[in-house]
Amino acid sequence: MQSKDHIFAAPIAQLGDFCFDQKVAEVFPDMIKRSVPGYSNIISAIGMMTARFAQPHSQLYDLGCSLGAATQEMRRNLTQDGCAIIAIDNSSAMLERAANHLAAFKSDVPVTLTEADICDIEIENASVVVLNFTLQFIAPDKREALLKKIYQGLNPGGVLILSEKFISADDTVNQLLIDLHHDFKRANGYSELEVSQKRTALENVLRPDTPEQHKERLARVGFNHVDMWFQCFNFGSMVAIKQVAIK
Ligand SMILES: C[S@@+](CC[C@H](N)C(=O)[O-])C[C@H]1O[C@@H](n2cnc3c(N)ncnc32)[C@H](O)[C@@H]1O
Ligand SMILES: O=C(O)C(=O)C[C@]1(C(=O)O)C=C[C@@H](O)C=C1
Repeated sequence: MQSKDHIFAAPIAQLGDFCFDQKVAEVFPDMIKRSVPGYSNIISAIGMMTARFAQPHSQLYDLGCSLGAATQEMRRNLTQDGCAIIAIDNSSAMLERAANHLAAFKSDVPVTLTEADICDIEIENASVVVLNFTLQFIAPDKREALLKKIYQGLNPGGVLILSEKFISADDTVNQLLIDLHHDFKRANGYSELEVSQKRTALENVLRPDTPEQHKERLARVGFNHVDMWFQCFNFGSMVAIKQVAIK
C-alpha cells in the first residue's frame, strides 16, 4: 500500500526548507504524482527514449533517482547488450526505499545505487543520462559545470533527458502557469494550506530557470540538438542530444 502525502496538511509553526528526508521518501510516489503534471507520461517517455538511445556496452545514469521510478522504466526498456544503470541520490532515505522498490522487479540489467552528490561523481561511457526534476535543486552556480560534465561523459549519439519546473520570462504567463499548477494540485486533493505551506518550504531550495535559460546553457556546454519535447503548465521535459560523429 502506498502512503498518502499529508506532510503539509496541518499548520506548521516553524516551516523549514523542504528536504528529501524519511517523511518525504515514505510518501514520495503519491506526492510526485499529485504535484507534477505529466509525471507518469514523462517516466514512460524516458523508457521509450532509452529503447532508442541506449548503446550496447554503455552506462545509463539516473541522477537524483529518488525511489528509482526512471531507473525501473529504463531497465524495463533496455534490450541492448552489456548495459549498466547507475542511479545516484544524496538522500539515504530515498536510496533505502529505492533498493526495495527495484528489488521487487525481475531484471538482468545491473543497477548500482550510490549515495553521492551528483556534482561530485564521474560520468563516462554514457548513452542515456536522466535528470528528472533534479537540476532545479542544484545550486544555480553549479548547474553549468554539472551539465558540461554530462556532455563530456556522453558518447556521440547519447542523450540527456532534462525534466524541470520552469518559470516563464513573461510575468503574466508565469502567473497563469503557477495558478494552473495550483489548480492541478487542488484537483488532486491538496488543500489551500498544503499548497501554500509547500510553496513556502520550496522557495529557497527549488530555483527554477526559464526554458530559454536551459536551452542556452545546454548549447553553451556543447549540445547541438536541444528542444522541449513535453510541457504541461510550468513543468516540462527537454531532450539534448550529443551529435553523432561524422564517419
Ligand atoms: C524531485 S526528486 C527526483 C524525482 C526522480 N528523479 C523521479 O523521477 O521520480 C529530486 C531528487 O534529487 C535528489 N537530489 C537533490 N540534490 C541532489 C544532489 N546534489 N545530488 C544527488 N541527489 C540530489 C533528492 O534527494 C531527490 O531524491
Ligand atoms: O509541489 C510542487 O510545487 C513541486 O514543485 C513539485 C516537486 C518538484 O517539482 O520536484 C517538488 C518537490 C517534490 O519532490 C515533488 C515535486
